[in-house]
Amino acid sequence: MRMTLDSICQVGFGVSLGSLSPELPDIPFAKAFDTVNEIITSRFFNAFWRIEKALNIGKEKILKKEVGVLNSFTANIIDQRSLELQGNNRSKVDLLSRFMSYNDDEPDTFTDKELRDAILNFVIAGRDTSAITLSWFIFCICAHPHVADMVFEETKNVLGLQQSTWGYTFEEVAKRMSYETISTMHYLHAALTETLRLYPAVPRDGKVAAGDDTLPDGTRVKQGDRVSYVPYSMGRMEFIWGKDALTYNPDRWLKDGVFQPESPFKFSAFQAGPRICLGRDSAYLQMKMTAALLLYFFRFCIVPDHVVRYRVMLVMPMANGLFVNVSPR
Ligand code: HEM
Repeated sequence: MRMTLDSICQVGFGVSLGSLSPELPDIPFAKAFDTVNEIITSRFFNAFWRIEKALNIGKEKILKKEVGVLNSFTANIIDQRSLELQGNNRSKVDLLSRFMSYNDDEPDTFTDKELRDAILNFVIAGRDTSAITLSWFIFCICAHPHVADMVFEETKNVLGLQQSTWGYTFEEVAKRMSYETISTMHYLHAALTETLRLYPAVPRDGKVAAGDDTLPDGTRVKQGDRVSYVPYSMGRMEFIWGKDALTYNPDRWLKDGVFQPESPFKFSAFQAGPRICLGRDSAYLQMKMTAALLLYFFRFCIVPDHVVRYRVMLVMPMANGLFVNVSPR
C-alpha cells in the first residue's frame, strides 16, 4: 500500500509522500483515506447512518473530521500547483497539472472541487487495487512455487542477469527495466492476470440503469434499477473457464509463450466497455516491475498457520493481511 500510494501521488499530482522511506512514517493523508474508505463502506450495513450524520455522532462524526484532513491535503496541492502555473513553471507532467492546464485555454473548465475529486478518484482507483493484487499474487506464488521459479527465469533472461543474484543491487536490476523489456515478460503478465481472475481487486461492481433496457438474456431493466456484475464469481465459473476454473494456472493465458488476452466481457476484473479501467496498462507496468524485482531477489513462504481470508469491502483486501517469511534466493 505504501509503495502504490507513493507511486500514484507522484504520477497523479507530482507529490513525493515518502511513505515508503525506511522509518515507515505515519502519513495523516493515508490514515484519513483508509478511515474514510472504511466508514463509507460501513454505510451499506448501517440503516441509521443518515441520522448519525445529521446528529454528527458516532462514525459519521469521525468521517467528517477525516474528510476535512483529505480536503485540506488536496486543497494545498491545488493551491501550490496554481502558484507554480501562474509563475509559468510548467515543468510538471503529472495528471493534476494536465487537468489544470485546460483552465488556461478555457478558464473554469475544472473547479477546485472537481480537481479535488479527480485527485481522490485517482488515489482510490490506483492505490488499493494494485497493492491488493500484488498481495494476492504473492499468496498464489507461495501456493505454487514453480510459478515463482518461472518468473525468476523470465526476469533473468529478459533483463540479461546471472543465475546468482548476489552480484546485483536493486537499483542495477531496476535500471534494466523499460517499457520494452517489461512488455516481453509474458509469463509474469499471465501470472498476474491469473491472480486477478481468481482474486479480482474489485470483486463486485454495481451500476444504476440510466434508462429502460433489456439485457442480452432478455431480462428487463427499468430506469433506476441496480445491476451488479461480479468478477469474483465470473472468474470461478466452470462454464466460462472450463473444468479447472478453480485452479491457479498462468499457462491458460499463454500460447507458444505469448500472452493471449481474453475479451473484457469474459475477464471482467478491469470492467468492460467504454468505462473500462483507464489505469490498466499503468497498473500492469507497476505490478510487473515490483513482482519481477521481488521474485528475482527473494523467495516467499506464508508463515505457518497464518489464515488468509478475503474481506468484503468495495475492494477485496486480505482480512488478516499476508504474513510471509522472506529469504534471499
Ligand atoms: C489491478 C489494478 C486495477 C484494477 C483491478 C482496476 C479495476 C478497475 C475497475 C473494475 C474499474 C471500473 C469501476 C467502475 O466504473 O465501476 C476501474 C476504473 C478506473 N480505474 Fe482502475 N483498476 C486498477 C488500477 C488502476 C490504476 C493504477 C489507475 C490509475 C493510474 C486506475 C484508474 C482508473 C480510472 C481513472 C477509472 C475510471 C474510468 C472511467 O470511469 O471512465 N485503475 N478500474
